Amino acid sequence: MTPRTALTIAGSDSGGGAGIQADLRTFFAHGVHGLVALTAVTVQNSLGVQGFTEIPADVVTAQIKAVASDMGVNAAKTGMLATAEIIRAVAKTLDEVGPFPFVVDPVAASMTGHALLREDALEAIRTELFPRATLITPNLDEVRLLTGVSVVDAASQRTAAEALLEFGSQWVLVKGGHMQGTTDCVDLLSDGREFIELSGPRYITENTHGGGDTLASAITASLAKGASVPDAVAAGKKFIERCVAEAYPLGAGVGPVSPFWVLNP
Ligand SMILES: Nc1ncnc2c1ncn2[C@@H]1O[C@H](COP(=O)(O)OP(=O)(O)O)[C@@H](O)[C@H]1O
Ligand SMILES: Cc1ncc(COP(=O)(O)OP(=O)(O)O)c(N)n1
Repeated sequence: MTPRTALTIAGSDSGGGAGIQADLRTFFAHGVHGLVALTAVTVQNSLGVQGFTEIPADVVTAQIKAVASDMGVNAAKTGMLATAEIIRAVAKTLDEVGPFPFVVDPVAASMTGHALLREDALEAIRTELFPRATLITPNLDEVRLLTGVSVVDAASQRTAAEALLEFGSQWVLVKGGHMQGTTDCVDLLSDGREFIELSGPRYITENTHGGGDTLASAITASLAKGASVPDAVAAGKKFIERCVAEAYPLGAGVGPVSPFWVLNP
């Protein structure tokens, strides 16, 4: 039987733990066929990002059109988008090939603090992509860059969700992985009417590389299979929890979260 398809519009991680590599293995783990529009090639390993080269915007557009016109897209997500020009091209192209559920992970920097976006690009994500998004999935650093809100507790997490929804997405997931001093990891999902706290144990590990990408692609895979946003996010949270619990060291720095548990569930 032909599987459902999910498209990732994102950068390559030479270390294999984040970016399109994380997305494709997560799609595979969900039984979904992964399609790719590559936006940038990063040079990175467990110690950080040494640099990146972006793909020309017209080539990003051509990749999306090629797979959408021939294979069909059941859901899509964005990760690293690199430049405002690529972001504008993605927005325009999705208008032409959509509609389908669309998840925006507003990747601004790696966890080691290296920029993955050129300077003017975050504003383009906010104005061009958020209004088109079914769901946006910022981490706490991205929340601060986008809204100025510092999330330190449940009340400020809710304030941040409300501020982010003003930019026009249908749903927002404010991820709580970087919240300080909590024994649980609580992500807050909202459409402005419902506020749903997704709580799970915080595992003690240094190895969380690729966590945001893995969560967003797990959600996208479930949306591609027809799940509602709350069901897709709840399933994604369970999936990433197990990936963090089984994360492994690789290299001298931060190791990747692990989807290998799906081979022995
Ligand atoms: N130590 C941890 N234990 C369990 N879950 C975690 C841990 N760190 C992050 N998560 C979960 O992983 C997902 C990614 O979160 P986060 O780290 O906030 O985003 P990002 O990887 O984009 O910085 C969220 O669902 C978060 O709750
Ligand atoms: C090519 C590429 N895309 C995205 C990221 C960031 O991934 P993320 O899941 O947020 O993981 P960390 O950077 O927090 O480990 C990346 N590093 N490279």
